[in-house]
Amino acid sequence: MSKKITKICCIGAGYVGGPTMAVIAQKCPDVKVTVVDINEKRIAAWNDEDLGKLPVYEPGLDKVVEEARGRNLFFSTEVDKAIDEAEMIFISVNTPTKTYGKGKGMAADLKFIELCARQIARVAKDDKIVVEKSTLPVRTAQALKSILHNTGSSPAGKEGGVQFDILSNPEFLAEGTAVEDLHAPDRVLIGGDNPEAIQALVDVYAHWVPAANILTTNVWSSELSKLTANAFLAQRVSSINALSELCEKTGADVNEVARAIGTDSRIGPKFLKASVGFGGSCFQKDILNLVYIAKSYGLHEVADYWEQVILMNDHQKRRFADNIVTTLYNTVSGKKIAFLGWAFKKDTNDTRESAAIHVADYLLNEQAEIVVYDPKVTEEQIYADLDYLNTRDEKENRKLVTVVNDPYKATDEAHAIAVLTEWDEFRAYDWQRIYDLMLKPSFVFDGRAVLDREKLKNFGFEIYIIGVGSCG
Ligand SMILES: NC(=O)c1ccc[n+]([C@@H]2O[C@H](COP(=O)([O-])OP(=O)(O)OC[C@H]3O[C@@H](n4cnc5c(N)ncnc54)[C@H](O)[C@@H]3O)[C@@H](O)[C@H]2O)c1
Ligand SMILES: O=c1ccn([C@@H]2O[C@H](COP(=O)(O)OP(=O)(O)O[C@H]3O[C@H](CO)[C@@H](O)[C@H](O)[C@H]3O)[C@@H](O)[C@H]2O)c(=O)[nH]1
Repeated sequence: MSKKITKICCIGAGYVGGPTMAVIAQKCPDVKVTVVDINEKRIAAWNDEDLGKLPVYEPGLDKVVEEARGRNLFFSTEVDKAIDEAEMIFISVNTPTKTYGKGKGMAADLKFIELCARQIARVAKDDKIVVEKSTLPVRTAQALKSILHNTGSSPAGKEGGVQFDILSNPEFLAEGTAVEDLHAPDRVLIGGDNPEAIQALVDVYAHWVPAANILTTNVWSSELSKLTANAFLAQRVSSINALSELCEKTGADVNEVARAIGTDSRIGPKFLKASVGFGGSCFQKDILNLVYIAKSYGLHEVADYWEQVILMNDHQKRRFADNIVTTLYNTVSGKKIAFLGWAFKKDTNDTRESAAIHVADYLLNEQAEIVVYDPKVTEEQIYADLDYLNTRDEKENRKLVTVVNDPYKATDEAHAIAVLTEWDEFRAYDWQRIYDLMLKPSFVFDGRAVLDREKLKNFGFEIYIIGVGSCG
């Protein structure tokens, strides 16, 4: 018989912790779910009466939070209290790429994970199931076990010591479709070595996920499967992007090629959309981590194979920006370029590793003036993204980049438009009006292949579409 879980705590109220726990609380009204974070502003936003102010924008999330918050879903900064109360603790903190020391630029930085483990060990007075929800390098559970079992007020080895079971339960949700993905996951993956602990977590998900979709494995397979899934997905994007360049040279259309190969049931149609490059907080970080792990085992060919996915992505962002400069008569100095979109994909306000940031940086180095419009990303975030690169000082970024809340303002007197995110609304704009507002010739560089080429050409635009080409 597995233990029935009645109280869950989740450390980390970010893009994963917030939506994941909101859905667990929605589907398991008999379980009290407390999501804790050290970021007071974030917790305050999760508790905001105005559901439009939740810190994570995801379609449908407001409804889920409205249903469960205050009933059995709580957001709090009282981390110790929530750990103490809970039988099951999810760790859903950030695991960014290391920016210092050994493994800099490649390995995952596990300092936040370790801090959580030490805090759990210090606070726990009774047995706990600790669940790795963050994406972690394979064999992290070993490190967690060692910290949990050797520190704290009643170490596990000692008489009366607290027992910790560690499970790996990676999250596969994609941003923009988080609620949909959580409601009907392709699979839930649970890795562990104690069948009772595994069953306790299976029982939580079984409230709404069919048994056939809940996979259980050993803990190492589970940890490695998460990195592998992201590597495979990103590889598909880099593969189609590599071919997008060949399409542009040969007169083929990458969208037609994608359709033609995607109808082969062995290949499948998903993740074959050519773009200005993949972004998001996960793909690059997780592949770099995989490369680092392979290298650390001396598997250099394996490491090189996966690293190529990142190199191709960097190339795609660079060549998109470079094409803008070349087309605008080899200089964008003092020219106004309107950016439509800043988020790394549509239907999210997340900008981490967005291709837009890198394209902007390239063009700013060429002294372009950029005006950004994104339906969900704030001005504060856009400047923070550029400042983080440290390419130029903050004053310069604010001088060269303007953020507006109206697409027509962004395109007014622009030399060119660059489409960096595939927001649906871009298609529905009054493109005749935009054409009239812009300087002539009016260039459009569509990095997401969302616009209607023939329609825009008829208005008079000079148009380039990724994987299709044109524009001189
Ligand atoms: N974003 C995604 O779509 C996604 C999907 C699947 C998996 N993941 C993985 O999930 C993990 C979390 O990602 P995220 O996007 O939610 O990150 P995030 O940065 O949005 O959220 C992490 C939160 O953890 C908090 N935190 C850090 N240390 C803490 C501590 N000691 N105590 C309390 N709170 C602490 C931070 O303040 C932050 O709010 C990462 O490992 C990521 O790779 C992310
Ligand atoms: O055909 C495609 C598909 C995606 N992308 C781009 O790839 C990036 C990532 O997209 P997506 O995977 O949809 O979003 P994420 O939220 O980053 O989700 C990925 O990363 C998460 C974090 O690990 C995983 O949980 C998800 O399963 C995995 O899809 C975005 O910039 C997309 O625009 C393309 O360019 N072409």
